[in-house]
Amino acid sequence: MGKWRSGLIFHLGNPTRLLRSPSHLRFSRSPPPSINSIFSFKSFFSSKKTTMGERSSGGRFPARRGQARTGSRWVPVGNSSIGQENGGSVLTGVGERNKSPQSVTMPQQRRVSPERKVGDIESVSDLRPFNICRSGGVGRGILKSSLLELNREKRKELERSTNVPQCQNLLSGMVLLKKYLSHEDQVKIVQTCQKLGVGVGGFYRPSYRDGAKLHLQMMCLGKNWDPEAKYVESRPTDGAKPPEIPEEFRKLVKGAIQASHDFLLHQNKDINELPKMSPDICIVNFYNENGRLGLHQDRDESPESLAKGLPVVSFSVGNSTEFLYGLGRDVDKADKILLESGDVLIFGGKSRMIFHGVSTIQANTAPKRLIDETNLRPGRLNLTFRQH
Ligand SMILES: O=C(O)CCC(=O)C(=O)O
Ligand SMILES: [Fe+2]
Repeated sequence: MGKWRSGLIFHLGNPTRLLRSPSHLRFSRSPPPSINSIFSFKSFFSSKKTTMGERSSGGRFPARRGQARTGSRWVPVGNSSIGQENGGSVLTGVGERNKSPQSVTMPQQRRVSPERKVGDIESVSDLRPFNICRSGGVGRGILKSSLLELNREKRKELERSTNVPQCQNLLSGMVLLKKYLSHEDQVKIVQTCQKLGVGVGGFYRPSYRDGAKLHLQMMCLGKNWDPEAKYVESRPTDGAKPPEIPEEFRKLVKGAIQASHDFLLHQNKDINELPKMSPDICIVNFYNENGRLGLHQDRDESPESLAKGLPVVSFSVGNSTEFLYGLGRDVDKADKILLESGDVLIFGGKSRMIFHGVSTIQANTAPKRLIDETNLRPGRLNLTFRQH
């Protein structure tokens, strides 16, 4: 670890978590915003000392101003200050998961107990549908690529597949499957996420906020995750149970684990380095082109799941990203790989607690055909599957 791996290799991509520690700030291309500007929306968690070691929830559930979602409709709620800036907040976001235990005293905020009632939405900071496709979303605005473009894309895909390794065993228990997801799989993933987010209810979560701009949307499938409650059965924002993980997604996860085992066997490695798992949680993140996620560990799953090293399986779709991973939080010592659309990264076994993060999203790198067929907005979609 600690050294860059050479260029052409793989890519993985992922969501962006909070940028609070100096190492997180190092990801920024422009000067990072102050904590107040990052978290200037009203959070539904209390102030109190928030440890960097938590994924804090502060902007995880941004609400439409003055509106809340009940059932399938957005309705006005009494407290018009929802979503407005209050000069400070919680912070955090995925990137903030499990940071070091330094404490930061956050400005006074209102806490909402985990027992809050359905519809108790005035406590939510900002809540919007998860919307990753350009106007029209699923089923509209599909453009047909010209034959010439399709051939060019196919040629590029072929070049990539002959030039780069298809699989890589990065560390014990950590495998990268290059281009594992087919074009059709990726289209399905985008369309399904869009449908679930808009139709069933997803949430816009700023884990990183640059002035008024939000760079990360998130929704959960299976169970809801938030930094304080960790995993819960229903969304605190509207009391609804998150949608189940679609069967097609589960099949893709199963296939990816099997492909990793086949690869390990082929390399004369022990497949027990990478245990099997059956996902009951999926965190779906969409990074826009300014999105990033600080180095963190995923450790909110059950102690049994972590002890067994049940893997996190991560799908990347859309723009490529520079993905960092390492044994600690030090960005300078982290290894770096490129995650491209269709790549699957798996980390379990001895690598289950690896620190990882997303430093940059590379603009205009998503396959054109995917954008044409899905209307995916510029950015990167990442799905991480876990077993609680
Ligand atoms: O976007 C990615 O590749 C990583 C996402 C991630 O680490 C997470 O959701 O915990
Ligand atoms: Fe993570």
